[in-house]
Amino acid sequence: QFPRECCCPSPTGTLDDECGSATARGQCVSASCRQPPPLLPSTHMTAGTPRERFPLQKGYNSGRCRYGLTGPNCDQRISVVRRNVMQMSSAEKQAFVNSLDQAKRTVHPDLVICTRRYQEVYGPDGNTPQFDNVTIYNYFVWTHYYSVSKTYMGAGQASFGGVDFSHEGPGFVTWHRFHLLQLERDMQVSERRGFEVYVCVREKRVSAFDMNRTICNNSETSPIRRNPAGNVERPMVQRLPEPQDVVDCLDLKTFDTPPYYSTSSESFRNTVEGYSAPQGGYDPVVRSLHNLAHLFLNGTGGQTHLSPNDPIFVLLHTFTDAIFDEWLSRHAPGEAVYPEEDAPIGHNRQFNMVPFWPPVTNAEMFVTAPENLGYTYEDRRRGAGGCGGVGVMACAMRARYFRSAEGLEPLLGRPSVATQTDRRTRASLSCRYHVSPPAPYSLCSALLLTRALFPI
Ligand SMILES: O=C(O)c1cc2cc(O)c(O)cc2[nH]1
Repeated sequence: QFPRECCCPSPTGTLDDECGSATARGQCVSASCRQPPPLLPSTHMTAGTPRERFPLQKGYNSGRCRYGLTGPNCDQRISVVRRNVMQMSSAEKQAFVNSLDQAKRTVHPDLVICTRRYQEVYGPDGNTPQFDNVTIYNYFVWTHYYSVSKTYMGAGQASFGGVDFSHEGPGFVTWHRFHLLQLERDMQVSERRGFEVYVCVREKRVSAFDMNRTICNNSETSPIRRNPAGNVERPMVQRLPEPQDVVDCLDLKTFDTPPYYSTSSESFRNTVEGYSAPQGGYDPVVRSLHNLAHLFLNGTGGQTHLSPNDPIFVLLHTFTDAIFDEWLSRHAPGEAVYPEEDAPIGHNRQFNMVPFWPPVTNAEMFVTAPENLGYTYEDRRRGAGGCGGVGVMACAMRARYFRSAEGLEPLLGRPSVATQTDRRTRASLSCRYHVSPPAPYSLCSALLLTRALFPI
């Protein structure tokens, strides 16, 4: 993704103040805002799509404060509460659903996405940047897609698929933490400032976003699919995690263990991600916690390149982030050490996450949220205990999320008659659970509310 303006914008919206240079807040790092910056020489990571260190080439948008801070000088602390949806009124839940819907229809104010590979990004004449608008929610989808997809290494070369930049490594929790923060902030900003809304997306608001194309063409026609508990070929993913699994994973003392991958054992990260048993032992056939919830959905939400299209993703990952934050508060400082360079590229402490703007490292997100990132979870704020020490939020989740399929109606919506019939009678259940009008996003209305209720 690239800033809509080729350099960074003015925080005050005035001319001659790019990056807030008038107040010494920042400055452009590219030679000129009007000229495309030179392409980097092709190296193993910069060929094709610029990945790992990509954001540094383009500069830093200092128009926004760091997370957790606000004000003209970015020196006022924010205190945002992520609500427990189970404790919200119908009107509050509807407000959340409406906000997501708005994000699905609102053009991203600051960013555009690149529609061509790196070498072709300035178009056939070298002067026509190949960028497209994207809506706020579709940008959220796109960044996840981009982070899991292979890196194009240049014409005639095999693409590099050895690393998933947001999964199967220490960066799993930190990457998704930033991913959510970014969506929240984009939603807050757009609500305050009011941006252009795409009518064509309004008509197709719950369909899946095809990352290759613009939002207003035929690509956004496929529906979101769910078939919860319906994968009969894989009985292990026909259930959801148990509340005790959350309790167990929080007991793991070490954040991550070599080889810092999906094969790590006794690793909190690999356990909450769901490649280990909840007690920490790696077993190749096991799927637990986060992974199990994805796979349980058995549809759009179960495929890494598509999953954020299903808005339930926001809720699942908010809960995962809450577990991560609980772990940090219990184990840091001490056991909580973010891996250095021995972790895979994109997952270690030094390098920027892929593919974010502005550049941010995983280590920057490896901090307790209330003190450093300006948000907390409703139940933690109240100091409520219970649920094996996981907190009230997890209590609510265990009632509604880590439970049997029968208890999931508020989370998953009411299955269609066809789905219920098919579940009893047929082995093949795919493509059955459509999120379709007239209730866009309503299927997620009964889980954890992620949208912050405070302005930035
Ligand atoms: O197979 C898994 O363990 C698995 C599937 C899946 C889908 C998804 O969207 C994720 O974010 C993770 C994930 N893991």
